[in-house]
Amino acid sequence: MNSEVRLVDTTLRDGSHAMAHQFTERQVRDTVRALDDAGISLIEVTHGDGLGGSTFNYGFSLVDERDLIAAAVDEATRATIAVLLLPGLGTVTDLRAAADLGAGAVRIATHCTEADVSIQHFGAARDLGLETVGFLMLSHMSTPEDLAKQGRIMVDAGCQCVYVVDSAGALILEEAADRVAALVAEFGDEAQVGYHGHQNLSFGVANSVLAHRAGARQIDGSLTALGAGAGNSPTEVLAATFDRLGVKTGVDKDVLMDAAENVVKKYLTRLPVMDRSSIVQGYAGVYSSFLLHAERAAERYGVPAHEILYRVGAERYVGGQEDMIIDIALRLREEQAATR
Ligand SMILES: C[C@H](O)CC(=O)C(=O)O
Ligand SMILES: [Mn+2]
Repeated sequence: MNSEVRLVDTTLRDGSHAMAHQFTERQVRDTVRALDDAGISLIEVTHGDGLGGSTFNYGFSLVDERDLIAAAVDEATRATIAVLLLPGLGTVTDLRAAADLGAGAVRIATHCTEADVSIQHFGAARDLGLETVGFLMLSHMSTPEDLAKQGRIMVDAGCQCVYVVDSAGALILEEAADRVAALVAEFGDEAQVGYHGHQNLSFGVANSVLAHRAGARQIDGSLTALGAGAGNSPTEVLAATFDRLGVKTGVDKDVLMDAAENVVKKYLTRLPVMDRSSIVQGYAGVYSSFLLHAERAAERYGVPAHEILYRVGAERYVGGQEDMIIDIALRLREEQAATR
């Protein structure tokens, strides 16, 4: 087992879902400064759904993400600023703009069976000299073997680290470790493997430890768990846990705990929790960022959010199908009316 791991922070990207994409420049600056002081080497800053995500379907940002990326680059003294890109939503033009603003890394995310849509973007990213990371989202929907084949497509396209992304917080212990191990076996020394967890069933940190033991070299977290659904593995807990296990992270856990308490907790509008809706997301395998969409539809059409999410899981919806959550809410309302 490797005695080191790189902790990557996504408070200012996955946390954007929990903040309904309303981050201010001040909040971004304060958070980047704190993470940078703690020694986090890669900080992700983008709309929750990546470059170009500020739309009617996904939710409009309060501040243009390019201004937030520029502010983050300006504030960081040691850390590299990463952006997220979902091919089809974000474009190569958006990527060039982010690189011009000083972003040094891109994390390119696809559904776990669709890595081929990322090939062009990895090529462009390498041409721009960016560090490259691939995200295989909703990894629970694929077997370890199939996931490894998809990861291979990303690596051959120029990806330097492929993540098992547990977008639904659905993976439990060896389900996460087996997926990481399959990617590690496929890549050997050609590329690293990473793990991105969500807390819907509370396994984010435990899965991260097992992912590291299975060979993952990069692990994601968010301060105070700020992220979609019940949030991400808390960065400050990951730092303390790996420290206790004798695994070097190069970060200062106490500075991170201070950042969680005195920076993020001071501005967050919603502390992610394992409530009925987010537990259903983990149980039924639902994309974590659907939570606020389901809650809004529930409010508007008078049906329970967790019932919507159970249906979304049964229909196996994937990222990009946010508008179809409304169809489900309407159907549930009709069914309710028919039984009255
Ligand atoms: C766009 C998604 O929020 C990416 C991610 O963090 C996940 O799938 O989980
Ligand atoms: Mn996520």
